[in-house]
Amino acid sequence: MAVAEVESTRKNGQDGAGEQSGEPRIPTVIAEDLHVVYRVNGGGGGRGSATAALNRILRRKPPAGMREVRAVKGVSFVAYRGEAIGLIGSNGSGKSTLLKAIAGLLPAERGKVYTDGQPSLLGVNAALMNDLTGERNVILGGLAMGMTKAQVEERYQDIVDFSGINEKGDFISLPMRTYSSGMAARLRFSIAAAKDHDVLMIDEALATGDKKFQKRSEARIRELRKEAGTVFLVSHNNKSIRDTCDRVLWLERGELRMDGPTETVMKAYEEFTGK
Ligand SMILES: Nc1ncnc2c1ncn2[C@@H]1O[C@H](COP(=O)(O)OP(=O)(O)OP(=O)(O)O)[C@@H](O)[C@H]1O
Repeated sequence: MAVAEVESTRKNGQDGAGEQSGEPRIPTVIAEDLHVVYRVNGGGGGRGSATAALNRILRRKPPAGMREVRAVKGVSFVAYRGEAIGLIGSNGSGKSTLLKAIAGLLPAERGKVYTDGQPSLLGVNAALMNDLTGERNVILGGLAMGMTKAQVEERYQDIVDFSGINEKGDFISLPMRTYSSGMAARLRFSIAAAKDHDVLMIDEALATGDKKFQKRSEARIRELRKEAGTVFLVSHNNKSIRDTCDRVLWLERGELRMDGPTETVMKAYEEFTGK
C-alpha cells in the first residue's frame, strides 16, 4: 500500500536522518507491533511415516514435534525516504528475519508491515544461478529486478566495472561457481545497486567484499539515499554501519532494544557486547 506523507515528527522523539525542519518526511516502511514466527518440525514426535503424516493432515493437528521460534517480537518503527538504517544485534537476534518480513518473504504472525513500493532484499544468498556465467547472471538479475532489456544492456558494463569481477582476468564469462564467495557477493551487490530502489535492503553484502569494494559500495549506498530511497543494512561490521548509516535499529532476542542516531546506538551496543 502507498503510505501518505506525514509531518516530520516522531512519536517517541527519536531522531533519524534527512530531517529538515518543517519539511514533511515521507515514510517508506512502517512496522507495527510486528511478530514473526518460524514453525520447525523438531522431530521430537519421531513418527515420520507417511501414514502418521496423513493422519495429522486429516485431523488438522500440528505434528507432535513442531516447535515455534519467535524470531521477531513486537517490533515497531517508521523508516523515511532518504534514511540509511543499520540493523545490528547478536547472532540470531532477528535481523535477517525482520528484513525478510519487510520484503514480504515471511508472513507476519501478528502486527503489520506497510511499504511504499516493492522493497528489494539483497542478501548474500540472493538467487543467482551458479551454473550460468556472470554475464548471464547480470542480465537475468537485472531483468528479475524489473529493469527492461534495454536498461540492462545500457548498464551492463557499469555493473561489471563496479563489481571489479574482471580486474584479475575475464571472470565475467565464467560460471558463477568458479567465483569466490566475496566475488559472488560483489556481483550481487553490483546488480542490485545498478537500479534505483524505493527501499533497498542489504544483508551483510558489504562484509564479504574487500576494502576497496566496501568503499565503493558505501559510496553507492550514499548515492542511493540521495536518489530518495531508503536503505537498510544488516551488518556485524560496526565501521560499515558507522560509515553508511545515520540511524540504527538494535535487535536483541527478536525485540527492538534501541532505535536512534547511529553513534548513540552503537555506543550502547558496544558497551553491551564489550566491543
Ligand atoms: N528458516 C528458519 N527456521 C527456523 N528458525 C529460523 C529460521 N531462520 C532463522 N531462524 C531462527 O530465528 C531467529 C532469528 O534468526 P535471524 O537469522 O533472523 O537472526 P540474525 O540476527 O539475522 O542472525 P545473524 O546475525 O547470525 O545472521 C534465530 O533464533 C534463528 O535460529
